Amino acid sequence: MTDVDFMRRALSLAAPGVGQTGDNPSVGCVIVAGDVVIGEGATAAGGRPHAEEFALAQAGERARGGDVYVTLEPCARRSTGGMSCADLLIGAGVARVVIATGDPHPFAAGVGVARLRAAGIAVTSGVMDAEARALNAAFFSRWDRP
Ligand SMILES: Nc1c(N[C@@H]2O[C@H](COP(=O)(O)O)[C@@H](O)[C@H]2O)[nH]c(=O)[nH]c1=O
Repeated sequence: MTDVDFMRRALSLAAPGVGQTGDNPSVGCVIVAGDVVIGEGATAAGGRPHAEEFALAQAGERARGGDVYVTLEPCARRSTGGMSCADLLIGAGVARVVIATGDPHPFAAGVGVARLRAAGIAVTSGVMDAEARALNAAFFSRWDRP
C-alpha cells in the first residue's frame, strides 16, 4: 500500500460529509501501523468532533509510532477551546503525518504543519492535493479569497 492508497481511503471517508459539516470542511483521517489500518474517522455532522479525534480514539495506544493520513492540515487551534488536532497527534506519539493539502483557515494556515515538525514528526504534504481541494471547494474558495 502506498501513500496515495491510504490518502484515497481518507478522501473516501470525508466525501459523504461534504455539505454536512457547517463552516468546517469535511476531513478524513486514517491511522496505519505497518500496513494495517488501526483507526479512521471523518469530521462529524455539524463540524465537530474532527476526523483526527475519531481516528485517534479508535487507534488508542497503538497510534504511537504510527503513520497518519489526513486530507487537511491538522488544526492548530480550536474555536471550542479544546486541544488542537496537531497537539493531539503530538501527544499520541505518531511518527509521520501525510497531508493532502494545507488549511487556509487562520486556526491552522501552516501553524499545524510547523508544530508537528517542531515536535519531531515527519510531515509529507501535497499527496492528492487537487482531489482534497476539489472535495471541499466551497471551503477553499471562501478562505483563499484575497
Ligand atoms: N474539520 C476539521 C478541521 N477543520 C479546521 O479546524 C479549525 C476549526 O476548528 P473548530 O472550530 O474548533 O472545529 C479550522 O482551521 C478548520 O479549517 N481540522 C482538522 O484538523 N480536522 C477536521 O476534521
